[in-house]
Amino acid sequence: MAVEIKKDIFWVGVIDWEIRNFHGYITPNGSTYNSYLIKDKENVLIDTAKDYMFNELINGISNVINPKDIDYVVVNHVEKDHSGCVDKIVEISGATVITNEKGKENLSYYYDIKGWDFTVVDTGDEISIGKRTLKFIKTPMLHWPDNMLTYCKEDKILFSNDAFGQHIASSERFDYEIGDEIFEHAKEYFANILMPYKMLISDVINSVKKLDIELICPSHGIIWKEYTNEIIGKYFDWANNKMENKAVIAYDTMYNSTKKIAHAIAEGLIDSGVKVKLYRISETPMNIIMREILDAKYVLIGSPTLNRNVYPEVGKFLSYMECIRPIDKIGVAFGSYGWMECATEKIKRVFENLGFEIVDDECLTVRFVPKEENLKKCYEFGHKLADM
Ligand SMILES: Cc1cc2nc3c(=O)[nH]c(=O)nc-3n(C[C@H](O)[C@H](O)[C@H](O)COP(=O)(O)O)c2cc1C
Repeated sequence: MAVEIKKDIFWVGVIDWEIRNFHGYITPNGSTYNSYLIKDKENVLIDTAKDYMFNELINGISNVINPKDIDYVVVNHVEKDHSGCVDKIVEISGATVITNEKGKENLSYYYDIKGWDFTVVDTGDEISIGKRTLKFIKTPMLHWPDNMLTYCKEDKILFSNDAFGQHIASSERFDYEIGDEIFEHAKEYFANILMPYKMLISDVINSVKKLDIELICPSHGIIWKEYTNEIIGKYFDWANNKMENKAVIAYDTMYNSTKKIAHAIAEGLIDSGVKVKLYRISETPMNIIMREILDAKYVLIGSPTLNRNVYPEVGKFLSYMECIRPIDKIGVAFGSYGWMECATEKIKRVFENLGFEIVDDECLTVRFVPKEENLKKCYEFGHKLADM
């Protein structure tokens, strides 16, 4: 498929309708690997796709030019969802690979790059491709050391690779065709892919704000056209930890005692005006919970004690949250136990590692099944928490 997004500039990406797990990120809506083709004196392909979608990529390119006529292939990021077809493109066309120093180094771990032509670029470098000029901005560790952005000056297009992406497979190519719902997908993507590196994002956003932008073309999901300012603003807010008066309660349970505590605290918070999102961890993709944690003030994690530890699904979630590294949250650990409570200590250790402010209370650990009086105290704790 090829879609002309501006005169002589085409989306030639592929739609992966069926992918459901993207390195642990559950993708019920699938995803796309966006590749863009600029037809000019020199034909430039920007990013490719996963290797198993090579035929679809070649079909898209062939709708515009003969793939042999690609002069440059830009590798904005070496991860295989974008570089998976670079070797075959180089083989067919002999194209010169444009990437940065880290990109070249990392490509050498994936491919035998002997004989490949490279143009290695740094931030601020420009390459003329005929009527157009491409400018490059390195964005190291967003989210790999080799990430960069490519900006087409004349057409005011930012090819942003993973930045501003969303995991959604759709027949639509532009933001306005999907509507506001697209921001939730972008938020989930930010929370799970970029949050660990968010301290680096404000500088990038400031560089992006200096560019005159008509289109932001990410490597996953739809193209930003009508909502470019909004999504840049949201990235700025997310990177700067702008929070809502919101609590995320994520728990698991064997016999529903921890569930009762979770629901009692939730009611106390709700009655005090706090927005609550409550999830049973084993029933919810971790990426959804992280999406909500991104802009939440409170994070409450509940687990029964099982063999002197947390419930396994809770352990898995804690490990995930620890590496995604949300910051500046108020953390609450709770759970039911039988004879020696251990789960909440484990949860609090993770909160400590993340620098959360921990709020503790006797009511948060209940021996076996909570009684009415226990649940009343948990409800009141929700009120107290909301006043903090
Ligand atoms: C396999 C198993 C192991 C357990 N290990 C512990 C333990 O090490 N320490 C403890 O205090 N309680 C332990 N318990 C008791 C549970 O923590 C207790 O039943 C609790 O109320 C379960 O909460 P839930 O209803 O939210 O699952 C264990 C229970 C089971 C079934």
